[in-house]
Amino acid sequence: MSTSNTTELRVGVVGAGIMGADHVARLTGTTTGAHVSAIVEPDAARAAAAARLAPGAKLFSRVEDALAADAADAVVIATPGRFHEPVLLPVLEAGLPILCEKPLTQDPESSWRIVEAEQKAGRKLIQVGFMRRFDPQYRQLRDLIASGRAGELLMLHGVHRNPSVPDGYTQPMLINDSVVHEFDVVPWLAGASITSVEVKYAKRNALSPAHLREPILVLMELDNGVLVDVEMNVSVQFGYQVATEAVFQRGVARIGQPEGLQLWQDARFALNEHTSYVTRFKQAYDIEVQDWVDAARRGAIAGPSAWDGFKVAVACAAGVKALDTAGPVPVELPETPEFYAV
Ligand SMILES: NC(=O)C1=CN([C@@H]2O[C@H](COP(=O)(O)OP(=O)(O)OC[C@H]3O[C@@H](n4cnc5c(N)ncnc54)[C@H](O)[C@@H]3O)[C@@H](O)[C@H]2O)C=CC1
Ligand SMILES: O=C1[C@@H](O)[C@H](O)[C@@H](O)[C@H](O)[C@H]1O
Repeated sequence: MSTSNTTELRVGVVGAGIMGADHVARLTGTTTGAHVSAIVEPDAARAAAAARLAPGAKLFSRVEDALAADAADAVVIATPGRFHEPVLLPVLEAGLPILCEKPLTQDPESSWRIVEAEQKAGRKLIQVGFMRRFDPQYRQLRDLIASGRAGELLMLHGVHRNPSVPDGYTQPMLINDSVVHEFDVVPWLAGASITSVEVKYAKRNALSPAHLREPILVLMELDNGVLVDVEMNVSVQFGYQVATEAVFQRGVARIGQPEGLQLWQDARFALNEHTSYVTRFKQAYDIEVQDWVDAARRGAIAGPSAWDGFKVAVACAAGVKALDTAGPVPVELPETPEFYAV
């Protein structure tokens, strides 16, 4: 890495689709202490569009070529999940800090290979893009839970609603692509581990793509006795909603409620609703990327680690099994390696 505290971090962004292009714009326009020096994107039109957002960035179609050209000090990975492992491995080998969009990888076996490779590299280089941990409302709720001000946490009720999903979104993706966020943020909020996952099917939404059976209700048991339910619903049409209600001994707290402009007009009262994660979690992504840049410049990470990513991959495997199983599926984790214990 050729950066010091006074020089900017040169960031290579791998994958310039929805999230990659959004991160390129953020790193160029919002983040301080960093700039986009390289864009790795095999699709020429997407590469050119991203390059217009980051003048001066060099274009590559393979991550190996960007590494060989020493075009970056740190890397953001925003390829589809199935390409995370083949991109992570050479970047780890080059010893560069990484912000890897969720999931770390798509199954526990490949996530385990990544944690092994990171331990071989000798220091924590990977931060996984579970951005909810950076959302101010989630942080407030976590502080409230930890403070005990409303008494002990008893239950969490979550909703995770998408207006629709793209072609190619499959039944296991309800878990691997969407509930994956809850598998990270719930243990982080509650200070506890998931011990089992169960899936219940609601009445099917006739507006869902023909191959999907949803909405589903995902039930999680935590090792501190807290029970969690999440409505995962990807065909709601009207907007994007991610909300949680926390039930305590002496109170109830809610995050993720509609906010912003209130409008009374034509005998109606209205509040705008989000239609995409890009706006709902904009502030979270901004903070996530800034914290990652700041940490990378000091040789550290500032958020969910590769081990967190591995734990989520184990929960996802249980969740996918639960899609076809009656009753709870256990989530069994190996002991945390010393390397990740602190
Ligand atoms: N944190 C969050 O809220 C969200 C995270 N994501 C995650 O972000 C990642 C990207 O998702 P999207 O932007 O929706 O995907 P996308 O399909 O819009 O873009 C992915 C891009 O990666 C490129 N690509 C594929 N293989 C590549 C390789 N080997 N090297 C370089 N580029 C490659 C593709 O050509 C494409 O342009 C995924 O891991 C996804 O799960 C997606 C949506 C929201
Ligand atoms: O990560 C995300 C998408 O990939 C996923 O498809 C959505 O369900 C999530 O809400 C979003 O945050």
